[in-house]
Amino acid sequence: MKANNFDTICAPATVRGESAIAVIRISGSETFSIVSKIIKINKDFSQLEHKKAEVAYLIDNNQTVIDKVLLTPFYGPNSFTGEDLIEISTHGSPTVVDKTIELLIENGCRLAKEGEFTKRAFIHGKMNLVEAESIIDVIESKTDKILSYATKNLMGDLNKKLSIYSKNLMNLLEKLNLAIDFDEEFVEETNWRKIKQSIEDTIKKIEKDIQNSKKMMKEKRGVIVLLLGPTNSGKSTLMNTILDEERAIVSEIAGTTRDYISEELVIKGHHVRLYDTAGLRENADQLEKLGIKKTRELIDMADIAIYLREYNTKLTNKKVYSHLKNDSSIEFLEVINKIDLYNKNKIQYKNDRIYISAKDKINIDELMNRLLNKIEKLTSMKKIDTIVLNQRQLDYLIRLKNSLKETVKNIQQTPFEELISEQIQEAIEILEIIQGRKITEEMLNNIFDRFCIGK
Ligand SMILES: Nc1nc2c(c(=O)[nH]1)N(C=O)[C@@H](CNc1ccc(C(=O)N[C@@H](CCC(=O)O)C(=O)O)cc1)CN2
Ligand SMILES: Nc1nc2c(ncn2[C@@H]2O[C@H](COP(=O)(O)OP(=O)(O)OP(=O)(O)O)[C@@H](O)[C@H]2O)c(=O)[nH]1
Ligand SMILES: [Mg+2]
Repeated sequence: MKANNFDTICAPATVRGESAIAVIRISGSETFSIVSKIIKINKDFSQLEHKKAEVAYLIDNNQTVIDKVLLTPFYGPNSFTGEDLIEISTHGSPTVVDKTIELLIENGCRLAKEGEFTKRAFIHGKMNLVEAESIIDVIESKTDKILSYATKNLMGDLNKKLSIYSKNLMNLLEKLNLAIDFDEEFVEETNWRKIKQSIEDTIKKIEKDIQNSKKMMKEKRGVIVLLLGPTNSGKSTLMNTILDEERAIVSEIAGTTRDYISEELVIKGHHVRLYDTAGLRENADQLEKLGIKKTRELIDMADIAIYLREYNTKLTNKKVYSHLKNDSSIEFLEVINKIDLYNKNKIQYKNDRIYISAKDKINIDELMNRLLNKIEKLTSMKKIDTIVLNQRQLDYLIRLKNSLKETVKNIQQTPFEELISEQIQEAIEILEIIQGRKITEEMLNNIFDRFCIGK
């Protein structure tokens, strides 16, 4: 690691805007000397107590007071980053915060990069990588459920789980290496059946982890729900009804929605991204065609499709309709709209369809219940478990599963101690990458780039 990677850094820790207070953090070896230049305090600056907040005055280069602040010193290694660190709580004024950052930089600080405080905490051994990554998940959690899983990981549960997998594999490795190192006379013959069984047990657990993780990643990103169907069927009206606000433009002109719009909402504790799309029709103009092309792209990433059409109309765009109905990766809801225009008793109801009026808000509760059932089907887990919550960890978990499956195959076909030992070693290394014990600078940067500045 180059020395300049440990410059003294500063950044606002709170969001920009008028508020009661704002917190600025400074971390690195020069923290105390830099902060002493912009602070007036009734005490000996070098004698400040660890973690004891003190009232102080922020001053500029002309000794003019900028703000009355609270200052909390942390002496390394007993700080969040493991370095000397000071937190300055100013009044929540963007002007004061900007001025303070400016002064800190003039006196030798550098503005922190994304996630740099947490990255330093990791590098200095204050937390492991899985814990560091879970901090992003805590910050970004949109629902209670995601927050509870993220917090579990922050508290170290995921790391414990991964360590158990690691330990099991290491036990096997030890046995195999004994057989390799000593003559057959001294050690028992390798019990391949037992080794295979043990790996298969681990694979089963990892497969469950992957399945659960995929569900929760859906929830984290927001379950993608599309409103699809022919032009003028009332998709934008339904979008507004669900959101309970006039978000999308509605008109009697077919082809009103050109580009899709999306909104995030929480439905009974589930994070959902709802998309209103350009209506599908054949004789669309140039601009509308672009919108329809985008609609098709959305279909590729959709979790749930609500196909909306008017009652008493023929099914158009049959291709899209049957694709949605038959694609097993998309949950499908067929909804018939504008029933307010018809006599209730004369409507011929079909079981697999939901009959609504988006405009007069008829049967919207039923639609929402059916939607909720679909969402729960996609995201529910049998029991509360510890799960991987980000794509990087999930990718490696899938690699781990594949690698172990390969090992099982080899045990069946070519059970040689050397070969199997090497493969188990490989699996252990994958776990080490997940846990950040074996990781390159570039991988680290990719991880911490996802943080915000000041975290
Ligand atoms: N004001 C403030 N609030 C915060 C944070 C922070 O950095 N500052 N945190 C930031 O994410 C979270 C809390 N996590 C923290 C974790 C460790 C330490 C810390 O200073 N640990 C030292 C000191 C221990 C001691 O002396 O008692 C250590 O572990 O050595 C601080 C906050 C959320 N709230
Ligand atoms: N009577 C009645 N009219 C409705 C209902 N829902 C929508 N409409 C009307 O149907 C017309 C089209 O509605 P939109 O919501 O713009 O339809 P859309 O599916 O978004 O249309 P495009 O964006 O062009 O694809 C408007 O005049 C709406 O007021 C309904 O439940 N009943
Ligand atoms: Mg529309």
